Amino acid sequence: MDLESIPGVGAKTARALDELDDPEQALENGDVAALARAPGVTVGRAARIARGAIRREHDDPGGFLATDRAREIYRQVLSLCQDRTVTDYAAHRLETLYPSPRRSRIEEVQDFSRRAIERDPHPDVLEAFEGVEPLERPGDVRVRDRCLATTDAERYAEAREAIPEISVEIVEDAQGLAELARGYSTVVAIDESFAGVEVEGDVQVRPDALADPADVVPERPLAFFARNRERLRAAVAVHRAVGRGGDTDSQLNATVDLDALEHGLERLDDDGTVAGDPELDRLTVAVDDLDAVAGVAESVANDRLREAIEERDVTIEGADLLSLVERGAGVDSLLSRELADEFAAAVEAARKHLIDALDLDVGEAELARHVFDDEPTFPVERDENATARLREELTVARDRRAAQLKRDLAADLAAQREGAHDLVRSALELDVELAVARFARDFECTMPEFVWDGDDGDEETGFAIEGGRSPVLEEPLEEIEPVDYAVSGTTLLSGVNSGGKTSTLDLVASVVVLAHMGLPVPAKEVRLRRFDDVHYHAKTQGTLDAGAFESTVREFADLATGGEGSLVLVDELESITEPGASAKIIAGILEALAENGATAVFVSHLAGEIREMAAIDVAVDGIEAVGLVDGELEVNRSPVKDHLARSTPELIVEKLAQEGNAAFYDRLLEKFE
Ligand SMILES: Nc1ncnc2c1ncn2[C@@H]1O[C@H](COP(=O)(O)OP(=O)(O)OP(=O)(O)O)[C@@H](O)[C@H]1O
Repeated sequence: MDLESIPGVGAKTARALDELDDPEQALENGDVAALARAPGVTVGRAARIARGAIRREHDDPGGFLATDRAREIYRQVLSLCQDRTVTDYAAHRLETLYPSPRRSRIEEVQDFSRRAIERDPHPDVLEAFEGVEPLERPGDVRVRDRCLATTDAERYAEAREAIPEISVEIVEDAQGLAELARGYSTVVAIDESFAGVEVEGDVQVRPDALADPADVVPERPLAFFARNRERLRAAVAVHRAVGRGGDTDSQLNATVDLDALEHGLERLDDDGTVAGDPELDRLTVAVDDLDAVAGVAESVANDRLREAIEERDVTIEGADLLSLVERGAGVDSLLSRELADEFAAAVEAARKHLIDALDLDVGEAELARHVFDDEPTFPVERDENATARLREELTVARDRRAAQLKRDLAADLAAQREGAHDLVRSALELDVELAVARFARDFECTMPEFVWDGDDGDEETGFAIEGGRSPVLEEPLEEIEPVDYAVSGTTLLSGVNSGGKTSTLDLVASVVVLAHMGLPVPAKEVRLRRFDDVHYHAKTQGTLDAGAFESTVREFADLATGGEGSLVLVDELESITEPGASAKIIAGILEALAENGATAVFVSHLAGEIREMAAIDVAVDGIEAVGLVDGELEVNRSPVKDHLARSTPELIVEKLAQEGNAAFYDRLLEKFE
């Protein structure tokens, strides 16, 4: 794949992405976490790259969110979904969802959403997500107790390439192998020519070794599982929690044997060694403790002997003493003569202590016996050569056992390796789905119905929302009154102060943006056309200076030329300049947009004036105060079609008229008509 053909990916980023194991796969899966592992690529950038790849696939021109406020609404609704993820992965993955004008993209995400909202976000499953993270590559493995041996320079290069974890040595002949065997616990000879050669030590002739590196270095696959042990366990927990939910639709189809994987992981230590094998533990402890235990065994013998000597009166005839002294014999020979039994018992006790404390088997015990010599000496001391032999025997047995266990475990886990990737990926994807499911539940969403270009009624459809509740309002859901609002073509939206005009625009923008992301929308029912872009202009605070006014008007000039397929939402544009001028400008913009076939809602307090200025028949909807209750406005939040809402001042004057001085207030009221 030509990575540079992705919008926003230049030569430098393409090179960085090329360093990934499988950049195509990462892009295809929208795997932001994997893309962010490319050198110098941040998570935010990775999300943009993934979106770029999607855009390319769907031939999407981009630019759907045409204004700052539209982008703000997108970030807000996206955050509401992201707040409902447990893993960072899922939060980043959601960044690849963006509003697109392309039907193919919308329908693709809609398929995902329909599946997602059927899922049950069970608390057990959510809890199990803690600790699930994308799998990581283990660091470099280096194994020092084994080497490969060959006589051939070409094989040497091949071996270094195939199994970089261990040394490769060049030897001349079998003699060379024997020398290597003294330095390494295992030597693997990879030349055919060594077949049948008998060499002392653990020398294996395996011409096929390079074809199966994991058998020579089981540390390699084990390092992968050890590095990812906790992540895999967490992913297993997610799958089990989903399984317990009993919701068969929610079963995750990962091709992995959970029991086998879990059992394998239990046997693995963080450092890639095999845990929980009593024999390996015994040998490891024996090697580690040999010196200390031999020291204690010496003391055992010497204490006994000292006691025996102290208790004994040794009688020796003068002639014997003389003969001993003349021979230069020491006290040792006295010991052997006078305390032979006690000495034998003391040495036996030392041997027993050594064998028992190190828990040696029969063969090892035989070697251990030589650590304490039968020849009487005092104090009793271990024989260093015999101790070294015992240590070597134990070390070889330990390493062999460890290697065998690693090979067995690596073979057991090998079958789970591919599945392990699936397992984690499907757990992480489930977090993405459940976030969407929870968003849909929390905001009582529904899937919107698109009227596609060419469908019946596409000409006259803008958007029609029933029972919509703006997800960006601060109030808790139950305090938000559902709003019905449908617009096709251009319209003005009038209404009392604080009646909910801005919130209505926010609702329309949120629904349209979510729908074009392919996500469920916060309403009872929504029907809408496919839009090319959303231009949402928020209310400007205060009057704009001449420069800002000029640039705003210029934006509308752009809109007026390219508005077909656009949704234009504008909040109190009149605040940018004096009311008289505003009404004229808004009227002109509305005329142009209507000509272009755009869908537009302009919130304005000058609806009446604008309508008068406009050369066309401009529709006016109104958010109406139903009346004043205890001095407070009671509002019908759903705009009434073709209705210029009375203003708040008018309502207040009406209220005052009922209280007295009717003549004056009626005069004022007449002005409102
Ligand atoms: N559908 C609704 N349900 C409950 N409360 C709402 C709803 N819509 C708006 N409100 C409440 O009314 C307040 C004012 O709404 P909003 O700012 O949208 O009114 P507005 O008509 O644009 O006001 P203004 O004319 O002053 O610009 C909101 O902050 C919110 O508390």
